[in-house]
Amino acid sequence: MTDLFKSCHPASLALSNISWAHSTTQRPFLHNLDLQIESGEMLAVVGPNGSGKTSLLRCLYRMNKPDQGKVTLDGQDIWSLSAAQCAKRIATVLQDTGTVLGLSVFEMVEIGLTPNSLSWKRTQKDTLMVESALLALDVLHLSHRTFDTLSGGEKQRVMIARALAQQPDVLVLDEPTNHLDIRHQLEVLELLSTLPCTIVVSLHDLSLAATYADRVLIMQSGQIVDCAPPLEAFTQARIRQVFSVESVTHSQPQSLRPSFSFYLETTED
Ligand SMILES: Nc1ncnc2c1ncn2[C@@H]1O[C@H](COP(=O)(O)OP(=O)(O)OP(=O)(O)O)[C@@H](O)[C@H]1O
Repeated sequence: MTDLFKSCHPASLALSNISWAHSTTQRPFLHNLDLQIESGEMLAVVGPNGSGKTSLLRCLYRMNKPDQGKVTLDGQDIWSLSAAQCAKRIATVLQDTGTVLGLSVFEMVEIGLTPNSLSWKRTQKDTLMVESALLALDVLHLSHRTFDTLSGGEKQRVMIARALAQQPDVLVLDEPTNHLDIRHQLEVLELLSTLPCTIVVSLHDLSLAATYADRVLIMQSGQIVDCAPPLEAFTQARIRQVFSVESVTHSQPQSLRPSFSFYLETTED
């Protein structure tokens, strides 16, 4: 794993007063957002459905162009970089992989090398990089399978392997634990938390966010309502305000990080 990431240089990201509107509407959905993400930090983005997690992530990896304000990577405006320059430094794992027409798992991950090193001829180093990434995600045994024939969880792990093979300075993942069984959810987040790059990951599971993230960013209606270490951010009052549920906080025996169970408030007749 150390070898796999030896060419990473964790980068900082910042949003300065950004606003962004959907192309179909005039009104900004993300409104005057400010955020500083430190290099090497693992930031979890949480919030209810439709709160703007994906919209925010898309601003970070140069997909949504802000109508106002700036997104900077190590101080440089990402819109002053070309898409290819950006792809060399920021890797993404997105929600929809689509169909990829006959590529093998190995070939899918090999695509991750493209921004950096893959030339017309595969080198031994390229092969090693792809195999290390596949091994790290526990999918090396699927190398020769056709990607389209994999299960949802297997596909997801292959897409994460592809992003690792890219050796990014920043890794942005949109709900990467979807489709994964419990053990693989934990393994993937454990792995992400050890990577020598900056990680921004959206998650629906608040306990996973609290266990692995350095800070959690809580979104509601296109606004950042808090961005703080998990114990500070996940108060019962905040969870009630943002998610409209009651919660009980437990302390995990090993990490002493919080984990949660939830219930709906019952109303008396
Ligand atoms: N083209 C569009 N025009 C208008 N509204 C849109 C458009 N695309 C998305 N939206 C709305 O923007 C809001 C934010 O969407 P976004 O995908 O960022 O939320 P999210 O927090 O990632 O949601 P989820 O948890 O469901 O994945 C949603 O209410 C969505 O319906």
